[in-house]
Amino acid sequence: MPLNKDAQPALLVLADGTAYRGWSFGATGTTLGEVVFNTGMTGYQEVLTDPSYCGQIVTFTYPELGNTGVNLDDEESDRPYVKGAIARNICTIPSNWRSTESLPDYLKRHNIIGIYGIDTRALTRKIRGFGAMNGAISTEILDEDQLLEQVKQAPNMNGLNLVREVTTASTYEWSEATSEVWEFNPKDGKTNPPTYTVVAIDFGVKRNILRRLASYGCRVIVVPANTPAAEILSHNPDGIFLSNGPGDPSAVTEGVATAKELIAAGKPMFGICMGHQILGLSLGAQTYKLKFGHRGLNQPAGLSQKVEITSQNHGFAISGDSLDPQVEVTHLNLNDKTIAGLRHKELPIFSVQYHPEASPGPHDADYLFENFIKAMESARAA
Ligand SMILES: NC(=O)CC[C@H](N)C(=O)O
Repeated sequence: MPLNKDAQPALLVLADGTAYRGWSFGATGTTLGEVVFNTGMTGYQEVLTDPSYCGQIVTFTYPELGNTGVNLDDEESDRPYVKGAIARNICTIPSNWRSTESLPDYLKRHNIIGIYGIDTRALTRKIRGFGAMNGAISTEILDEDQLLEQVKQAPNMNGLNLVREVTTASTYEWSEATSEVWEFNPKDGKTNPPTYTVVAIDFGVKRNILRRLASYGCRVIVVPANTPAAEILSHNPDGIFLSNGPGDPSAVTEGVATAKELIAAGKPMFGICMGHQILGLSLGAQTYKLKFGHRGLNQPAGLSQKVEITSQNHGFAISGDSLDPQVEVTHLNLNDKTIAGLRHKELPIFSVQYHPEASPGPHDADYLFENFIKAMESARAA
């Protein structure tokens, strides 16, 4: 029996024809996307609102979603960007002092379809075995063959530029730092007025990245992804930040071209996830699609001796074969030895495939923001 009063029978079909039946939560209708899985035990609201998940239907392996409801502070952007949510079970009566709404009501309000009652362990094993594939959730097409026909209409993630769907329409300034109650590193900059000007190129930026930059004493100017290099440099930034974002990085040709021009300007540059891939591409590397990607909060990254436990969410990676000799690998994902961090040997440019801003996830890698500040400090002194 369904838990929520407005649940409807729902069907999930994958591109290989596998079908799973459950109940709906949130909106009803039909939705298509790439089905991926996230293994985090917390942070469903941050995942749902991370623009990097645009175009994807996310399977949550944590067995029950919605226990702490949703709240205004945990939004990583202006709305949820996932194409759908898949859960083993849901909670309809949240219990948390910060909660302002239940997860099913929130998803319904934002017109996002969820399905629960699914054997998410079997589904995850399926995706691990075959790789991430397209799928559909529907409450209106309950015939498996008919829904499979719809799945064939879903775009292929390979070669897909989704940045245009999520980037800011116009330039804005961000000044909000991590709030005092949540600040875990009290020795952060918190200089007022801010010490450094950073231009952040928005490929689908998460708010907590902007907060961490502000906490470290940066005045952040967020610009649309297609902003020309000359306009970015006209803000006279101390450093340039390249954000996370959805889709295939190799399709974001305008971003790669801009990054190339910015590299030539010699300013400190820092990239996270999509930003890391775009920096890599602009330094001559190539990217490729991983079988099922890394999405979770306990991905180990490092080279030797020191390991960081990191928050990750990506389906593409930089290929080691194609790296410019000027660039060195600073981190590997220690589960599968894929490249997780890069640094230019001569220029103040570095990037990571993971999420040092957490939200959700561990804070092991927060020092990278400090490294960016140090790079800007040295560039000013020079
Ligand atoms: N979080 C991100 O920035 C993801 C980058 C890219 N869309 C990928 O899937 O690899």
